[in-house]
Amino acid sequence: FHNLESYCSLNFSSFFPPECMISATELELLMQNVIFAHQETCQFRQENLQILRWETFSPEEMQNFQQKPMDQMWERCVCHITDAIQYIVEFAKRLSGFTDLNPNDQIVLLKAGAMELLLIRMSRAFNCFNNTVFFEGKYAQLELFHSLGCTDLITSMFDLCQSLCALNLSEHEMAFFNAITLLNPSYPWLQDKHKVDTLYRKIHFAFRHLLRRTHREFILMKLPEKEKLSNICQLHLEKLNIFRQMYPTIAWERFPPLYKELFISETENS
Ligand SMILES: N#Cc1cc2c(cc1C(F)(C(F)(F)F)C(F)(F)F)CC[C@H]1N(C(=O)[C@H]3CC[C@H](C(=O)O)CC3)CC[C@@]21S(=O)(=O)c1ccc(F)cc1
Repeated sequence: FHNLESYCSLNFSSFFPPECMISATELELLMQNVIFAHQETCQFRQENLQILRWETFSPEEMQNFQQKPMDQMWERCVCHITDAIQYIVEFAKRLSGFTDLNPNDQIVLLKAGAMELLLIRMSRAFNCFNNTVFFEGKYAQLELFHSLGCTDLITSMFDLCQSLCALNLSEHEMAFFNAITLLNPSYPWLQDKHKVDTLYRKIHFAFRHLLRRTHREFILMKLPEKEKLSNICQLHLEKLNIFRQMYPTIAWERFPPLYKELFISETENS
């Protein structure tokens, strides 16, 4: 009856133009693909983050971080963000259909979406009860990052994590939210927008199917809006530029190539 049920509860024609009709079996396979792509490419397992969630840094350890020079703290965080982004790239590559997209479009989607997916994944490593985030083995308060000199950016990241935690997203919902955030067909530089849009619609349809099955459709209206994520990403680029003006050679000499490729525009690279 499972197939029959999924046929009955799905009104294909209203949502799908012919080219992206999918069968109930294909729908199940697509759902599994998105969920496995997420589960296999998270840097930290949910259960380990849970076990450690009350392990916070001592005041001495906090002070030790706060007294690090700005460039040293930035360099450490940039290394963490670069590691985390490699997992995001792996997530994208495992999403069925992503590697079939135009190679240029794959880069455009990752350049635009990597930081957004990172912020969504960061909420998995966030303890909303004491406003701490997993960092270098324990959970850290916002103040620990003082020496980065971008407390407004970090505050908005923590606020985003709080709003995501309030939704109590399951790993499955997190997987789909990341997939639809990555496959955003409205990016201006896409060469084959239609192909991205078709894949986006299929995955969004599968997401709604999952939410319908679990009676969680309401979260669709409560997920953070696109501009909230992109505002934080914009602020990140501003803070990065300020840092680079203060330490012009660091970004060149000590930032990993992947970070530079994603966040430092080509014009400056030339
Ligand atoms: N350099 C850095 C930088 C690095 C990171 C973030 C932000 C910045 C900047 F916002 C900065 F520095 F200003 F705060 C920056 F630079 F981007 F602007 C947010 C995502 C974080 N992050 C994670 O939360 C991962 C995401 C994936 C997840 C998983 O897959 O399981 C594990 C946890 C990876 C990099 C990391 S971090 O851990 O260095 C970190 C840094 C500051 C902070 F307040 C909390 C965390």
